[in-house]
Amino acid sequence: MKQFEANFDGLVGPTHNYAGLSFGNVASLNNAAQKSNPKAAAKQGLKKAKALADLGMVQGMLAPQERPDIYTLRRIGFCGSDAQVLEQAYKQAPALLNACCSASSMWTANAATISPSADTADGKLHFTPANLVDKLHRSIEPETTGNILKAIFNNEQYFSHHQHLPEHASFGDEGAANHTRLCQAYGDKGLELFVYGQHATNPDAIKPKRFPARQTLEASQAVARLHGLDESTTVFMQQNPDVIDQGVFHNDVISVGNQNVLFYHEQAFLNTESAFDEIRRKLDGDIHFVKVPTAQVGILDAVKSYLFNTQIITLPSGEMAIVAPTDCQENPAVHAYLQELVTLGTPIKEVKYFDVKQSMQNGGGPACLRLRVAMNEQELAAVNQGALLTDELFTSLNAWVEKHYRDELSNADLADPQLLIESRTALDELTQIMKLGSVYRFQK
Ligand SMILES: N=C(N)NCCC[C@H](NC(=O)CCC(=O)O)C(=O)O
Repeated sequence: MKQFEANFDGLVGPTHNYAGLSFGNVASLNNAAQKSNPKAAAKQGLKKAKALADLGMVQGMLAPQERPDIYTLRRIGFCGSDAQVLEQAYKQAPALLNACCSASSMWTANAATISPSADTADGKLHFTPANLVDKLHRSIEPETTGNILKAIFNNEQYFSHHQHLPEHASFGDEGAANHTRLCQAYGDKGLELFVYGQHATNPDAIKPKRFPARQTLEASQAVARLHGLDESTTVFMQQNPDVIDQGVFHNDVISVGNQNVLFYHEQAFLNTESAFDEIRRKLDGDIHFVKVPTAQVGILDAVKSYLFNTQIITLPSGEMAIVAPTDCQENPAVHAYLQELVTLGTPIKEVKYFDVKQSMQNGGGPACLRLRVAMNEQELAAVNQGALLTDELFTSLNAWVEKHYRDELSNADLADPQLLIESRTALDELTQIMKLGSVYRFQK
């Protein structure tokens, strides 16, 4: 049976804006209060997704969330009509309004952790939405994320959906951004590598001093238990706290894997050698650890360019390509490294650049924008086909963006009641285009 890895990209929502909401994420803080362009952001994302589909990759889309989140604003005491709720929040607590307007669900690497059927005890594909408790604006995503995933992977014979982990800092979970699956062929039993930032229950354990470690070991272990993963093919590894303190807020900002390749920065992890030995022991067959030395690319350049927030994909020819943001081309050290990388004799033979600057300005590169789902043919056939990116869906989604999205959004615009109406109208139409049914609260 044919096996492959599909990418489900997050469609950028109509309220995409820069609000400086993510302490520890340098781009988010540096671009706070810039004007955004939601229309350009959505089109950039769609263009990248379509290019991968055109390369022969299986490509899906995940719908954005309903924002402004009027329900959360009401839950924290704002009342009256929807317009009054927005106005009061804007006047009394603008930071809370910003949190309830973020289009952050576009970064679907944080939507969930996924274990393919070859790895799990019951032979089903498992999904656990990430609780994203470290950031207020992201902590309001998991319920709708779960609804969207259930609407797309809607077949109990193949797919098992779990509730997100308890909403407490002990279980801080950032989904696939802190999880990599290594394997030989996609359909083989793989090794699931969880990279955490701190131990929640051991106050003496080493952790970052300046910025938060969003993922805990306890959360990673809980996800591994829920998914029925085998201890003999699971590895937990700690991220280097010093790099978290330099802006590496997720592991996918400093390493990325695909099949039997782990591309990583020299300073990415703690106790690298012992963890790599464990990986060698637990993964059948060869493994290529492709190390980027600090002497060639420093941490600041890696964070600025998002060299590691790239997607490594296996093309239908069997060769691997690296999908990088154009920011990597613009950074001399990183560009020089990438030119050399394809000559080093690793499985990575090609670099493809994409402009995703609207997302990059909030700290989201190509890899943040996608959720990977390794599947076989039968499982793919069981997926809601309305979510798969065909030529037709691409055309419809571009026309939908053109019709509903603004080309400029400032912080003050977030209180505009018309933006709420526009967003709901757009999302209602989107659920029809993608055949999702009623996944949003305003539709219930
Ligand atoms: N690395 C991965 N997988 N994802 C990137 C997520 C970026 C996101 N930025 C934001 O949420 C910024 C929102 C703002 O400031 O307006 C975050 O920090 O959670």
